[in-house]
Amino acid sequence: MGITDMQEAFYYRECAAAHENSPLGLHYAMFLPTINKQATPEQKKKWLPLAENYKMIGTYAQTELGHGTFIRGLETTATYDPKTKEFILDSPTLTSKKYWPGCLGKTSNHCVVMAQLYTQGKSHGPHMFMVQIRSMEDHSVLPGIEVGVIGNKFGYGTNDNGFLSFDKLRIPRENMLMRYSQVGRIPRENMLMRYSQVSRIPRENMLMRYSQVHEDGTYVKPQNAKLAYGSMVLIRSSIVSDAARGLAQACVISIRYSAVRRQTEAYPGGEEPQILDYQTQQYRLFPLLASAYSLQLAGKYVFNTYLEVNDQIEKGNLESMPELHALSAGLKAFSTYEASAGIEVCRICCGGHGYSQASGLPKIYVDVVPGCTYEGENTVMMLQTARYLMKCYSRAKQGQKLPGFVQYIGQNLNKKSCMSEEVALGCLVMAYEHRAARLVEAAAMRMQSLIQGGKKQHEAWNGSSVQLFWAAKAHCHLFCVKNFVDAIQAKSLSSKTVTVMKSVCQLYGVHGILENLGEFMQDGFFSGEQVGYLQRKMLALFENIRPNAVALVDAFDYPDMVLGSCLGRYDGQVYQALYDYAKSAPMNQTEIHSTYYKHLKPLINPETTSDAMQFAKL
Ligand SMILES: CC/C=C\C/C=C\C/C=C\C/C=C\C/C=C\CCCC(=O)SCCNC(=O)CCNC(=O)[C@H](O)C(C)(C)COP(=O)(O)OP(=O)(O)OC[C@H]1O[C@@H](n2cnc3c(N)ncnc32)[C@H](O)[C@@H]1OP(=O)(O)O
Ligand SMILES: Cc1cc2nc3c(=O)[nH]c(=O)nc-3n(C[C@H](O)[C@H](O)[C@H](O)COP(=O)(O)OP(=O)(O)OC[C@H]3O[C@@H](n4cnc5c(N)ncnc54)[C@H](O)[C@@H]3O)c2cc1C
Repeated sequence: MGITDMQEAFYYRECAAAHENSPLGLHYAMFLPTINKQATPEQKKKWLPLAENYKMIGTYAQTELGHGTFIRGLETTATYDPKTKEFILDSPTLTSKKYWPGCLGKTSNHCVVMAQLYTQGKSHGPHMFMVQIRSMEDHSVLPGIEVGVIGNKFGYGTNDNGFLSFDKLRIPRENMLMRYSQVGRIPRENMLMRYSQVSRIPRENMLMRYSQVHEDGTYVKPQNAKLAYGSMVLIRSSIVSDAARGLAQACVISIRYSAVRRQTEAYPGGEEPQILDYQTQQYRLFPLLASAYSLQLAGKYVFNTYLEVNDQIEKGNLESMPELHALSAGLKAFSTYEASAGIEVCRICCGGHGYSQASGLPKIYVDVVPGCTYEGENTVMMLQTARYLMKCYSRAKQGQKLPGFVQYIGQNLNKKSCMSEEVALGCLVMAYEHRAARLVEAAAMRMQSLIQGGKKQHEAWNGSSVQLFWAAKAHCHLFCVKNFVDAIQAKSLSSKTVTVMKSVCQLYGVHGILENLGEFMQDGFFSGEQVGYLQRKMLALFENIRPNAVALVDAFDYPDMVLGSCLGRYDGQVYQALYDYAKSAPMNQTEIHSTYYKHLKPLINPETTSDAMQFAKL
């Protein structure tokens, strides 16, 4: 393609083969970024040109049969042999076989492998290693390696997710990705090169980060063990926009179709209205349209935050790592939950045609929904965010100032909503802040009471994890609402655009409250009268958005080729497209299907069935 910018290349591929999940997807999304972020300058100089020119095609092999979430529980081992200055990779158990990595079964000839590092008889936890698995001559599997595909999945049919195991495979010491931690002496030129790369960090950081080691395999600790998790943070930060894209495309298809589809006479003898005029259709689709806009803004924010924080990390300043981890983990979970559920509602809103592959919706769904699992199972990710929120809560209670977006934590909860008939954006934000602050405090109180009752820390954690999940979800929801409101209020949009987008933003906030009313009303923050304001405002917003609904989805500007949908075509020629799709079905290429002769004819006309068929019946 010749496109150098990673994101532009991603969008090009999305246009060229939307939701096809390329067999090179992991090469681009994780193999290249891992070399970029986890390899030393020396290693990058050696591997990047090869990988960027497809002379190395790779994937990210971390998950095993027995472990995906708990990285520290991975069983693949990499044991350093100081005599030969090699690592010995081994899959000691059945459950240690790598299982799930995309593009692994048949496509990749290399992979970055996450394995437990052992040196001088001691384990140092999970580290990344570059491993060649197939010959560059004939793609045959190399000795000491077993690799293959894992078989049919729920979707992702074009991706050869695979399994991989090692039988005491030896790789050179230089194949451990050593940007942040090392085994064996660091060549002087690396030190200088790294110094020039991080020349702005104080000398003591250099020593702490790059202290000398002996060739006997003494291990150099990284500044933070979680630096090795960096590639996952990158993808989590990218998945938010990916989920938003899927939901937006589903909204385009279902709302355009709802403007074309007419069904049921509105009154006896009357004409059949567009189904988009049914209030129940608006109730299901318009909040999803609002959510698509909200998640797109959230995706931009979190990816830009990733770029900023990663820039700091590469200069040795790890201060914002915890906040980035909490934000990316929580928003990855929140966005994929919201988008997956929303795409399914869009499909159902299209009736029978929504169930056809011709709608394009099943393909979008099976492309987005695994995002609830991969790159960190959503519940686990939400609990990681909750872990950060608990720390923020205790700091707030000690009177410490909290960073940026978590300043709402620890606020005075003894207040009521300012909500009026107008439903001001500021009152919406206040409601979400109050709900999140209250749920964070409730989870913290729950943990405290369990510990005071004699439970150990891990027992109190598990005994509070439902409330911790609620708190994290409320935190992410607040982020999306506030980020949307800030964008509306900051944007220098034309007055007409602001009016329309303000209604969309208001609907996102109002609908979110009404769909989670218990959490907003549990402490009497809202009165019954104020809930009435919200219900009436929601119905009024449906009417307000209806005239611009098609324009709002057109604004996403997805070409028909990307949508791949007979229902969501820009020209609205749905029925002709469906009929053409049916006619082109492979089974329609012959008038009588070959199975008639073998299975139906003997039933229908046994007397005329040929002797062979009679014989077959015996
Ligand atoms: C430029 C972009 C170009 C292209 C990309 C474009 C689009 C991408 C869009 C879509 C995706 C497309 C293709 C990809 C398709 C599929 C990819 C799927 C690949 C995979 O699935 S790879 C495998 C993913 N696996 C996981 O994510 C495993 C999840 N588990 C974990 O992360 C960890 O086990 C854990 C965090 C759950 C627990 O880790 P731990 O046990 O080591 O830590 P603790 O719980 O004890 O916490 C200790 C401490 O550490 C902090 N912490 C944890 N993780 C991080 C982190 N990543 N960064 C910073 N800090 C971290 C934690 O907060 C704790 O801190 P505390 O202070 O002690 O509280
Ligand atoms: C389409 C697809 C592509 C993938 N691509 C790759 C890839 O390229 N490379 C790769 O390495 N991996 C890949 N994976 C694997 C993926 O990263 C893992 O499946 C994911 O990390 C979840 O881990 P798991 O499967 O072990 O689930 P588990 O962790 O076993 O989750 C099962 C259940 O246990 C719960 N649970 C687990 N731990 C906890 C906890 N501490 N607290 C509360 N509940 C918990 C979870 O919430 C979940 O409900 C892919 C997976 C899929 C589906």
